[in-house]
Amino acid sequence: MSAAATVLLDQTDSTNAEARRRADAGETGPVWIVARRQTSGRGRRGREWLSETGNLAATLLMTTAKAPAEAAQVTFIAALAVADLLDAFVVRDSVTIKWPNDVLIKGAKAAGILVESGTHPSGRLWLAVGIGVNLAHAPDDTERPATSVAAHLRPDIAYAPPVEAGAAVLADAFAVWMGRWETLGFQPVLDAWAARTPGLDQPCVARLGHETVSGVADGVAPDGSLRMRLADGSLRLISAGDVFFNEAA
Ligand SMILES: O=C(O)CCCC[C@@H]1SC[C@@H]2NC(=O)N[C@@H]21
Repeated sequence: MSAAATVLLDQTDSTNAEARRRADAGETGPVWIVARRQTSGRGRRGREWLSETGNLAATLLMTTAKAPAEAAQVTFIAALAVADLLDAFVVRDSVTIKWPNDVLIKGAKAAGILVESGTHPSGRLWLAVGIGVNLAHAPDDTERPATSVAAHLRPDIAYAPPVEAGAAVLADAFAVWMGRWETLGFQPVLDAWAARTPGLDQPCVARLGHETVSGVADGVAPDGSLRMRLADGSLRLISAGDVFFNEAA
């Protein structure tokens, strides 16, 4: 991927929606679209994503010749880049990833990733890699605990980074992981991701929309799907959904 430009908006509905509009209009990227404020931020599975002022809302718009299944691996790049961003500011050894792409500080969600895609006018695939990071604030009305960078700063750091600085650290980290993916392939990326993702051998529950499945995680498949061993001994591959670890149904 060539070096990405950055566009900083004071306000937009959603940086992912802005990326989609730009892709539909023929923009190829790579470009980071960063907003100080989103009025309709979206989360996974149709949920709303509230990003208060001071939090990072950013989307990388890019186009690729890869097939959709392979291109989806970019979520793992995003999770690793976000983990690096958090590592730069928060207390040591507190950042982990939860399958597939939530990034946690001391077990509470501090960042979420929403990758959307479509067909570019050129016929290639466009990707909108949307990343929300609770730099300054965390919502207090979430089903599961949420937290922020500001709540876990390293002792030698006085403030959470402003949006511009957070976006710059994120873009740099993303470029490093992207370079590894492009030159070495997905396996080393997946290995790095797995090393930061506890619970991949623990009891877990997957909420898949139409059904809830419980079992024991059994690592990840080569494409990053979660392998889940069910009570009857069968193996189920989970490629999307909400998964909660260390939990039985
Ligand atoms: O549900 C999740 O965990 C994913 C949240 C993704 C939020 C980010 S904020 C920047 C980008 N724009 C959006 O509307 N959503 C993503």
